Amino acid sequence: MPLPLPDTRPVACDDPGVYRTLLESTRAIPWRIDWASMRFTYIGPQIEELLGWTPSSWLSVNDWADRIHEDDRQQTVDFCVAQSQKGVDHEADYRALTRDGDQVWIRDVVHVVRRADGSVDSLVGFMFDITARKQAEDKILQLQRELEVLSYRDSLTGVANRRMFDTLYPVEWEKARASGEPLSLVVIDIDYFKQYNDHYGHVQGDECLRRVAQAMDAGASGPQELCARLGGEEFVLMLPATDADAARTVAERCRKLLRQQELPHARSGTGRTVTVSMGAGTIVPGAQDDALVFLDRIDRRLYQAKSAGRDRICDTET
Ligand SMILES: Nc1nc2c(ncn2[C@@H]2O[C@H](COP(=O)(O)OP(=O)(O)OP(=O)(O)O)[C@@H](O)[C@H]2O)c(=O)[nH]1
Repeated sequence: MPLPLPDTRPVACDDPGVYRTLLESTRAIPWRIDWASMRFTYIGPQIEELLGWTPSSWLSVNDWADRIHEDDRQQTVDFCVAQSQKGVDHEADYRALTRDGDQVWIRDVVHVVRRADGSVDSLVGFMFDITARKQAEDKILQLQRELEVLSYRDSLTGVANRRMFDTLYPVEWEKARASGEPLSLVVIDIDYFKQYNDHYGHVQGDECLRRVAQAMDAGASGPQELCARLGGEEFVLMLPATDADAARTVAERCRKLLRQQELPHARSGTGRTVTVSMGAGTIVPGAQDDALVFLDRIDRRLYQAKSAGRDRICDTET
């Protein structure tokens, strides 16, 4: 007959002191509120280390509410009261005020204790210090925002990139269609840039791209205007609520700003400095018009400007 094995299951502990020791040695801060009187009947002594307020200073729920950051207070109190009244367990994140004026992010996890008849007897819960987690989350959000901005910037020149143009062009197109206002595009290409690279080298070529981008960006600096690098040595200006005359003025301003830079180009076929060719056009989009067809038309005008001798703007079909 096999010998009976010893029973190693833990026995229930009937010493309340053990539970108290356990509760008061955790990093989470336990508390209890009597629902009828809205008064604290217990709060763990750890609260003093975290917030600086002694356990005996936590008398009623008003003490709790007063120690919530004012921007979080109303929402937190309203939410917790509503959930408690419904008898629903809940969690709330809020900034608690420390005694010396600092703030700590708290996650309060609340259990609603109900009597046999369903009425609320008390609330018990744990406060967790989640400051480090919140700071990490904030940092991640900030990095995400920075990344978002960077992902719409051309890393070489600092102006908007093709992705930004591709995102905003359909939006501006629809706005122009809805408002009946003219939308203008100017597509820009540096003249004899291959020869520039061949003569001055790629690093200098990159610097030239930056300087051209700066001039174009400065020339189209209105609040709604966008200068984007489409790729290679090609740029686009998107000019919402701009008619053909105003678009030509912007394009001429960009060329003037570039001329003022006097970037030497010993191998240019147009002169001794870097120049650009431009195709420009304006449209009030109708129901039948297509944004990509219009862009293509402006691109063809750019190549007309190239074949007509470069260093010029072409804004009509020839
Ligand atoms: N340095 C540099 N060069 C680039 C970059 N992207 C494209 N290019 C160069 O731009 C030149 C474009 O040459 P082409 O398309 O032949 O045009 P082009 O020499 O400007 O001649 P036209 O447009 O006809 O006046 C090529 O030599 C590419 O290598 C870049 O990011 N940096």
